[in-house]
Amino acid sequence: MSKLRVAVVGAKGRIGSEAVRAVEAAEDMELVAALGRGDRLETLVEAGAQVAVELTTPASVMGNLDFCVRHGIHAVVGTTGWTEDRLAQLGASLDASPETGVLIAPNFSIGAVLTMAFARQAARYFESAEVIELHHPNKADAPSGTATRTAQLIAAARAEAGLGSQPDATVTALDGARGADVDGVPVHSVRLRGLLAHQEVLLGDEGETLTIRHDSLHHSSFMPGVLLGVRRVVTAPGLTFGLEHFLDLG
Ligand SMILES: NC(=O)C1=CN([C@@H]2O[C@H](COP(=O)(O)OP(=O)(O)OC[C@H]3O[C@@H](n4cnc5c(N)ncnc54)[C@H](O)[C@@H]3O)[C@@H](O)[C@H]2O)C=CC1
Ligand SMILES: O=C(O)C1=N[C@H](C(=O)O)C[C@H](O)C1
Repeated sequence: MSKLRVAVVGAKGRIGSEAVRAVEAAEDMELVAALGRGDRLETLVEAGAQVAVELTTPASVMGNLDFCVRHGIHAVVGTTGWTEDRLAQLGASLDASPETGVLIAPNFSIGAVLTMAFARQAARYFESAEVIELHHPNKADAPSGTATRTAQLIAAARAEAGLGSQPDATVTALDGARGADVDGVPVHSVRLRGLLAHQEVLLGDEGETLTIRHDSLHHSSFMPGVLLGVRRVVTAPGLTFGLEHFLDLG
């Protein structure tokens, strides 16, 4: 069986360098290119890459994906910064290249994907819901892509269940004290030396609370998801948002 020809873009970064090692170690894959900042994207075509793993920055990701999609190279994307506008722009380029697949995974770790699924499931039963994400201090953006997605899923589940706005009588607060508002769900961001990537979803109702917590302790936690994404994206044309679509979550 021929091996999947895989490139990593952002290959010198924290997660990119881990992805390079994971692809090199995968028996069914061949690492054909490892691009850093300033490297020519044409290398992807010259190397015959079938799938590009995109792990760069919100400022770089759109240009890199535009190139991949125009050249029929499937992409597995972990980079954050996804807005409705950006998704629409990517959707338009995919319409012009209908056989190409792009997976955007706000989080590649199975525990984080399950946290999102559990939070979505639980949200309808609780009056209150808040998200706390905690990351290493070198992280460029806040809130994390995972926390934003989690809050959006909670908000959608609350709306579907007919829940209104959350109880909150606080009238005086220092700017930022109640976190960022993501579709009505407060999201709080902590940046702390010693941490990697962590999240708590707090749910509360009369007389009880439920806390769902996930901890990524090493970048290796993201690698099974990256490799699964690479294997699956080649047979999934169009845009897939969230690794859960490639997992049988029951
Ligand atoms: N979805 C997931 O499970 C995960 C997503 N991430 C996300 O991945 C992204 C990268 O995170 P880190 O590795 O921690 O950041 P990092 O700053 O360590 O790495 C980013 C790398 O991309 C390079 N880069 C920037 N523009 C480039 C371009 N145009 N072409 C090639 N390389 C380019 C930078 O020079 C740097 O080496 C962030 O958006 C982060 O939030 C990080 C971990 C897990
Ligand atoms: O920058 C990181 O480190 C991470 N970024 C992703 C995010 O913003 O959700 C995924 C994970 O939390 C690690």
